[in-house]
Amino acid sequence: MATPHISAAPGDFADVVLMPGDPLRARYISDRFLEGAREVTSVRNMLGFTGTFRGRRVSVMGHGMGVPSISIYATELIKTYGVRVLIRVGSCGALSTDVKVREVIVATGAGTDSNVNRMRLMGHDFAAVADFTLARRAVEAAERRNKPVRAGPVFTSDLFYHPQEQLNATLARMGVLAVEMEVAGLYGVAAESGARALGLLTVSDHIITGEKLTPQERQTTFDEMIELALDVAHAEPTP
Ligand SMILES: O=P(O)(O)O[C@H]1O[C@H](CO)[C@@H](O)[C@H]1O
Ligand SMILES: O=c1cc[nH]c(=O)[nH]1
Repeated sequence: MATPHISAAPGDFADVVLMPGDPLRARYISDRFLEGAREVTSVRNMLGFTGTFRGRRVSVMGHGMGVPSISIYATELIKTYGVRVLIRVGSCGALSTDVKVREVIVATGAGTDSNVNRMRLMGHDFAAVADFTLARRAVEAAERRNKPVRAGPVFTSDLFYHPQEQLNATLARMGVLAVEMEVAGLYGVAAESGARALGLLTVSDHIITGEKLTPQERQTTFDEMIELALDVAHAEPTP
């Protein structure tokens, strides 16, 4: 029952999957945070693993870069492997001077220049929002850890190198916290498939100030976001 892009066997994936863009990050998360994990797919080197976290079965799989890539993997995970909860764990660029590098953002909603959600909704705008229970759980878990997160809207762009020079300033003025490349697509796939999704993002760089995390800071902050995502996964009732 493999799909064109995933070679796992039936039952290989847990009902909850953490998804970083980079498949090597998926391996890192599996090695560092999961117990008894094994690789379940490696088509195109888009690695996926399943193990347990504090006794709860959890999977982690890379999703690549951009809306088309995450849309393929999320759709196949949901429709073929019965995945019910997808948590993107990615990086983003901050748009406002209020938002600092190292912060973790709970993406409560995502605007986009991608057309995919309009394709799903007869040309109309779709409210690409996080699953409320997952988002609230993430905020509460962060508060319990005494590492508060920022919750709010992000912008999902098809272009990393964007030609519209006014776009970032306009987004910032409208309260959009950061730019990245997948969340709006993930929320659209989840909505059309009856699954639930959440985007957690570490601010890796600042679009306005040019500040960037050092590799060491990137690792530390990334680990904090993963621990948060695993708290959210762990609290999900098992099917
Ligand atoms: O770090 P990840 O999760 O890949 O996320 C961000 O990094 C990539 C661009 O460098 C895009 O995928 C963007 O969304
Ligand atoms: O998509 C992304 C990710 C990180 N930083 C950016 O500027 N864009």
